[in-house]
Amino acid sequence: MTRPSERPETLYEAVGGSDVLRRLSNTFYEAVLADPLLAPVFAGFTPTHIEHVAVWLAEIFGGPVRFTAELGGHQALLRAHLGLSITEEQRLRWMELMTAAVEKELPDDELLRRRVMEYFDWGTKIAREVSADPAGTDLGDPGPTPRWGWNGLR
Ligand code: HEM
Repeated sequence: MTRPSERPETLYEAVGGSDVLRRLSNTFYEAVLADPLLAPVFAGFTPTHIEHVAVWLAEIFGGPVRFTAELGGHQALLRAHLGLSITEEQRLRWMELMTAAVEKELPDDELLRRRVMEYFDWGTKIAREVSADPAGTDLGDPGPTPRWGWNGLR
């Protein structure tokens, strides 16, 4: 399947670019920090987190490759989750809060929202898997930052 007609080539363009991803990240973490199940996981939260997640999402969705160029790339992203021992209950709450943030901040395009949520489902499963290993675990070379498009993982 190719890109659906009358839509931009990348999900990055379709969501409306970096400003929209920053708003998405901001809305999401406001909810996370107010959530009794997730707030303790994010005890070490700093405001830069919001920007870093927006930069990661921009790259994943086919926008600027700044996370790789400036923030340590795929390996740094995985390493950030080591030792967190994320439970399935926490992962599902994360998804629930992200669904609400997507509904608030992203364009009203059902296919776009579905593709974005499919990425989050995939990504949170990996985050959970990695989080079972202790901090400092050598992850080897995870390869380049993945890309997620209209057909899922590219
Ligand atoms: C697709 C899913 C996910 C993405 C894209 C993502 C993205 C990120 C990024 C970019 C960072 C680094 C932030 C920075 O440099 O400040 C990070 C750190 C972190 N993530 Fe995630 N994450 C995901 C899933 C999860 C889940 C499911 C949880 C827990 C329920 C989680 C908990 C954390 C925590 C606690 C940190 C901070 C670790 C530290 O203290 O440095 N993440 N995440």
